[in-house]
Amino acid sequence: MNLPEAGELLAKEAARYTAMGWMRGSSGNLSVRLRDEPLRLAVTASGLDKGELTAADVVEIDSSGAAVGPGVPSAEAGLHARIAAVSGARAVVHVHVHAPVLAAERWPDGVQLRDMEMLKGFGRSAHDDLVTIPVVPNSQDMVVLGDSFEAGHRADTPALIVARHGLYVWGADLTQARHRTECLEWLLRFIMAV
Ligand SMILES: CSCCC(=O)C(=O)COP(=O)(O)O
Ligand SMILES: [Zn+2]
Repeated sequence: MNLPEAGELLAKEAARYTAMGWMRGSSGNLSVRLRDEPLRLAVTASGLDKGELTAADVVEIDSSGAAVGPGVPSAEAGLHARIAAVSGARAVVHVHVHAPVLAAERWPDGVQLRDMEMLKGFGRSAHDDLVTIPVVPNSQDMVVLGDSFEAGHRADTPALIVARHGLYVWGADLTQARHRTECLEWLLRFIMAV
């Protein structure tokens, strides 16, 4: 995939999340992998209304999250790059939804999910697994956040809650990452309600 193609996909996907109320204000950011060696991602540009992005509102970044082309990448580009490098993900989604942040307040050591059909949509079995979604403290330093993510990373759990901030979910492409995000948000809303 080249940068303009990635820009089209990211703008369309960001508009969809915004319509769901998951990218309020200028919150949230998305990335897709452009190249494996060396790692290159296309990430949404920083500070924009994510419901109004155009294909040009993306920035190519390297494995540290630094821009390798024009534009200002998301302030969280470094965490996208770290997640992609460690997990092998080809798409990373970051949304500011309420349920994960509330769940992290209640369970700061990790949010446990089990016996729920929707776990299948998150890539896990419905009844045999105990799934723990890692929670890490927020930081403005993406290396600190990346280290916290990597310390708790499990290949079968493609999500991370950043306390008092938001949710990261990843997958093989933007569609899989969105499906996982939608299912996980549903699960987290459920456990906060029961
Ligand atoms: C009001 S959102 C604060 C920044 C943030 O957490 C976010 O997700 C958006 O940052 P970006 O630099 O990607 O626009
Ligand atoms: Zn954020």
